[in-house]
Amino acid sequence: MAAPTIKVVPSEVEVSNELCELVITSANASIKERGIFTFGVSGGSAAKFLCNGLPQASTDWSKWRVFFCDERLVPFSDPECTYAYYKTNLMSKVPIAEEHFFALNPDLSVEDAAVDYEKKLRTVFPSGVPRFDVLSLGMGPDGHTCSLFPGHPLLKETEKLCAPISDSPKPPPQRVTLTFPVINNAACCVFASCGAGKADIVQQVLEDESDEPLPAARVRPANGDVVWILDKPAAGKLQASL
Ligand SMILES: O=C1O[C@H](COP(=O)(O)O)[C@@H](O)[C@H](O)[C@H]1O
Repeated sequence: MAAPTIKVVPSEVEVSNELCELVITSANASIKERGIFTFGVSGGSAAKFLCNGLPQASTDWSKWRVFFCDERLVPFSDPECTYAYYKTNLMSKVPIAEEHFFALNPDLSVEDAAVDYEKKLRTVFPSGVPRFDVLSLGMGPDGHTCSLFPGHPLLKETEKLCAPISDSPKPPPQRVTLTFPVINNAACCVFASCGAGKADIVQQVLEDESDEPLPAARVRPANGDVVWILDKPAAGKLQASL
């Protein structure tokens, strides 16, 4: 298991540029090698970073298959809906087919929505544990990633590929998330974090060797890479950046 690669760049714009460049380079390499690019996207600031740069990508969008690392179980019309954000800020700007951007069904119960989403995953990854080419991850100020929160029993999930959560400490409470077996089977997990408000948690995740690691610190693909793209304020408390 390789140690995380940490890239520190001056500003948020450059974080977005680095992230998009990594994704596009990986997409075009995967498409060349295997004719498909499998990609997991997150909400929050990561969505903003991706939507700033991806619309300009030179790539074969028909080969992209995009899933959510996590999604909130809210109607498409709700401002908290991550799918709606991507629809407005990415899908409307690039020629990606709607059926290749896999939305959560908000009309189901959270348990059924997770089962349904796992079936959608199986249309692209028919067997075994899915191996995504890239998962674009965010990290909250408590160290959560996807909808995997500190101390939550879902950190120990080993059977499900997608799990429901109905007691998310960050609203909205109902969500569906990829689980660690899937996350840690990816070829590349890339975090992008900005701002001084993330400096403490970035330091904890990257430099603390706790017996009970925070969720973001548990992202360590067995046969893949972890990349952290940080702006200077977010990296401000890392020993390595001093
Ligand atoms: O609720 C969520 O939060 C995390 C972190 O968001 P950020 O805005 O602090 O970067 C995000 O990665 C996740 O997808 C989302 O559902």
